[in-house]
Amino acid sequence: MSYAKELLVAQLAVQRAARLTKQVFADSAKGTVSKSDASPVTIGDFGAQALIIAALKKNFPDDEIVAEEEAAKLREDDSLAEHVWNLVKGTRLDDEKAEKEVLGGSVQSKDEMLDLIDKGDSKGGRSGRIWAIDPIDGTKGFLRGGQYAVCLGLMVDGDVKVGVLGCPNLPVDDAAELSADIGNGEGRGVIFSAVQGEGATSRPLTTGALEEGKRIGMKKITDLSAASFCESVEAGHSNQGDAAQIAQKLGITRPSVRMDSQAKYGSIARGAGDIYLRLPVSKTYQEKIWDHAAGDLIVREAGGQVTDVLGRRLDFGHGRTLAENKGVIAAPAAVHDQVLKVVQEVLSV
Ligand SMILES: Nc1ncnc2c1ncn2[C@@H]1O[C@H](COP(=O)(O)O)[C@@H](O)[C@H]1OP(=O)(O)O
Ligand SMILES: [Mg+2]
Repeated sequence: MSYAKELLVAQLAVQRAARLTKQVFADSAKGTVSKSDASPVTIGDFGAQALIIAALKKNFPDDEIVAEEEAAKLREDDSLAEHVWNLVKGTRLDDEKAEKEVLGGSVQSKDEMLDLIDKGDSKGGRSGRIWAIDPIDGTKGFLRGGQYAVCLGLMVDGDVKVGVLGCPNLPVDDAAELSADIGNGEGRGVIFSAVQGEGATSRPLTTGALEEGKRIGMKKITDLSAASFCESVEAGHSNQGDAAQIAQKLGITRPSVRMDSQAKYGSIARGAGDIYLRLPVSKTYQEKIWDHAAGDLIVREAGGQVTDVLGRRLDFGHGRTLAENKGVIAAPAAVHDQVLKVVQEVLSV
């Protein structure tokens, strides 16, 4: 089974949505809709979700979609909806042909936009074709002016087949040192992609699918003490104390790099950093499939292994959440077992 069309549509949809998020990012208020929340939302989240779903519905009308946002807030507040609509109708690819022939052109009206946003309400599950969308992953990073990602994955019968991550604030250069710093914005914007069994690639976000991607691979490390870690900026998302103990037991001396969003998966997949740990803080939090689907495939296709802290593969067929998993360990396949063992010692699991 070839997923060439799915990959092309996914890359162009992410490229166009990322373009919308960049406009919001450039604004000093960052389009904030709700700030105090544990899960902040911006107008960019709604706009990017609408644009991605528009492209998917045009090309794959029967596929189901699991997406993070819903339009209820916009339906209650017309000036907010108008604001999002202005962004959505004004965002196109430079390539007119791709915009029209692949993505199916613009959304026709504000009402259509609201309906599209609400088409991301699938319950997920173990059968059929289901897309998972996080329009802005790492919203807290986005609001801080840091890293974020536009994320899209296709699952077929619960297995991730296509994954695309648009990271507007990561360096284009795959060889750049691991850092969450966005500098002055020059040379930034990369899109990572993978198709199951076909490897993982990166290319500049601005050229998207119009340019051949470059193969990426995880760093081949044999000595774990030389490894570098990346983890969440938010202490509430991953236990940084446990991570420090794990690093110490592995003999790692470099400080961990803290970065928001699935940009962490993309970074280690291209060998900028080696290990991504997400260690449960709360006993009750269930990870969401849209926060991991694309990253999981990209890392595995780049030569990595991804499991939870109990060593189980992430189960994307369970529904909208990874209810059957706890935490995430992403590392080069050759050393994953070693890392898992130490994680289990420290967490006593
Ligand atoms: N308690 C939690 N544990 C783990 N992840 C969380 C928790 N609360 C929120 N998140 C999610 O972590 C993701 C960002 O992760 P990272 O720290 O790697 O940037 C967001 O999608 C966020 O969801 P939400 O969008 O609902 O805020
Ligand atoms: Mg997210």
